[in-house]
Amino acid sequence: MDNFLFDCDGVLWNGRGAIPGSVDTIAHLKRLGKKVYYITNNSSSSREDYQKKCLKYGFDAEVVDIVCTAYVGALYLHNNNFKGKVYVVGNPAMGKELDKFNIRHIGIGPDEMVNDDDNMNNSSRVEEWLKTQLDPEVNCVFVGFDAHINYIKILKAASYLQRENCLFLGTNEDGHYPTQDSDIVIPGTGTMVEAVSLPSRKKPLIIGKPETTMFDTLSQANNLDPARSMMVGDRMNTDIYMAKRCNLKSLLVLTGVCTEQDLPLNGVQPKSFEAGEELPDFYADKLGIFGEFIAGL
Ligand SMILES: O=C(O)COP(=O)(O)O
Ligand SMILES: [Mg+2]
Repeated sequence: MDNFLFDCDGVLWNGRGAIPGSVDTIAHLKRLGKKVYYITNNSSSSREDYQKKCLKYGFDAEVVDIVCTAYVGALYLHNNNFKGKVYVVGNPAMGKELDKFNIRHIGIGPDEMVNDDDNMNNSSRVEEWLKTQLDPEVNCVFVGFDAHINYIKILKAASYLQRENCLFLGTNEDGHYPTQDSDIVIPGTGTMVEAVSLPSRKKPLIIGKPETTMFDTLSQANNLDPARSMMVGDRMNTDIYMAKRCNLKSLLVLTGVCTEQDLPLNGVQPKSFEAGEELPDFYADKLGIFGEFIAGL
């Protein structure tokens, strides 16, 4: 293998910092002259912010080695000569990437109903909702991770999507973030995308894994040979599924979303298969143990 593409959340880091063994593994691969790339569905940071995060955790990374959905989504619109205005259900990183391509956008940040209080009955609420002001120029809805997601944002996004030729982009459909040693579930961006898709009755173009766009972006920029490239991920229905679609070798690590119970080992059927899961070529408990093993591939 010449090229190693690393997923980030659940492989290199989690909510508590770098995952033990991951920094050593990347350093080991680099010492051996291997190419290392970072490919994340997480839309809450720009490429530059991810580079800062990598360096802070001890991963040697250049901006050009990183693809993230906020960047690739903006790149997609730029490459398709998008003209118009984007309604973003997302976060400031998506705005930063759109700004780089001079693509106009609205919607980032909190948004509340103008007149809303809990003793309004539903018919008076509907009257208020029907007064919602929409921007006449919007012809694209771009949905990513949005901690301010609420009813009015979903209403506006679904309304814009009724317009003829209004584009619907979603960064990714991951359902939840990896929180292995916690009883808290952190809803993933799939939550926001589905919340808009359902009332709008439209299906989004997904930028992130398992779609091949992010690999294609890296591959074109770095002339990657899929036969000599390996994807390392923690989610079978995104990381591993994309690897299969791109004819990459794949390694699943069990430090994120997937655990051993998700694998059909010793003839035992997995506990819960999420839609679109693909089995990896290899799996490992975590990166650190297999630093030597991976380098030998
Ligand atoms: O943002 C997510 O849900 C997952 O991000 P990842 O692709 O780095 O694992
Ligand atoms: Mg992950």
